[in-house]
Amino acid sequence: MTKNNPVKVYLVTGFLGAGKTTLLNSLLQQFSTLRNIVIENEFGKVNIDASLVSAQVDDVYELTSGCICCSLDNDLLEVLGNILQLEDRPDQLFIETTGIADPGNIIGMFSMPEVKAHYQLVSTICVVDAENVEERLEQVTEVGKQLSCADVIVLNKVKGLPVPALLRLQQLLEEVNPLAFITATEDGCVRVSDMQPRERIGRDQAPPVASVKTAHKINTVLFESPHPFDLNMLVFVLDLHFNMYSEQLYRIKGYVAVPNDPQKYLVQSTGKYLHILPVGPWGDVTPASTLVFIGKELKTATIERILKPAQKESVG
Ligand SMILES: Nc1nc2c(ncn2[C@@H]2O[C@H](COP(=O)(O)OP(=O)(O)OP(=O)(O)O)[C@@H](O)[C@H]2O)c(=O)[nH]1
Repeated sequence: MTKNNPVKVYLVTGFLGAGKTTLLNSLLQQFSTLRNIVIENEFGKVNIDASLVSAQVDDVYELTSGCICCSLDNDLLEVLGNILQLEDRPDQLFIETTGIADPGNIIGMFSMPEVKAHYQLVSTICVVDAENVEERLEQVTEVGKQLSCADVIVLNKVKGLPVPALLRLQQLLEEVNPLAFITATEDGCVRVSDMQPRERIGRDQAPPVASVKTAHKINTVLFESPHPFDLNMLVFVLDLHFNMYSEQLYRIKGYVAVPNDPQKYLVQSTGKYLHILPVGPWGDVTPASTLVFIGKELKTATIERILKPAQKESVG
């Protein structure tokens, strides 16, 4: 690839044994004409997964010193820097996290200007095991975070699952993350075209479920308002509350209007990093701010209270 093109990044998350490496191999086979690099993060000194990654990959970097969502700023940044020094830069980078990683920090890192200049995070894919996802969601906080942060959820190991059970699981996953595209599969066999994020916020799309509570305490709150936002204040209140309630608030995504500005601003947060970017004019649509919050036992009234200081009276 040319030195100027950003490297496309796919982040593969999911609980232990869900089928991350299996899915990765399926994707790598489909991308065999491109130059692909894999970063495998695994606990322990010996990285078993690295040896299981398909031969179709150009290089595998192994990170075994800990979970990159925790030691991230050092280890992962160093590897990302090393990749840029390669004579033949890759077209694509696949990162497989450990089964208990909280992907929010890793996703946020790709919005840092120095990283974003060279890497484009295309999609965050969360693989779940149909046999135990419900239990894991109940028992392991990180599974809820992995699902909440995903652009695509792959419900793996569905062979033999009765159709009603499959439909129920799909509905459960949709309730946990109404922003994600969900696909069911066996042996991680997915189509590359299904691994791209889809726009699911907006009036022409199916709206996210408003304040739905699953049996697993993770819920979605949909905030809609005709009023625009003061961006500085919005950054302040969201940063403050994400820091204060990091164990409860997993993800924010949506669009806001700004007074006297024809641009639509995309708001995204998956943990440590919040980013707000202009993404073009509203066009014919009347500006209206729409934000989706995913987390544990979120309350609509609390979200409204948090956002109130950042709201302006009317669209300028
Ligand atoms: N029956 C069945 N087994 C599968 C499927 N997908 C993966 N497996 C098996 O499940 C086990 C775990 O798969 P991996 O792809 O290694 O899962 P992983 O998420 O990378 O695992 P960790 O790296 O340990 O977290 C392996 O034995 C796979 O062969 C599937 O769809 N059906």
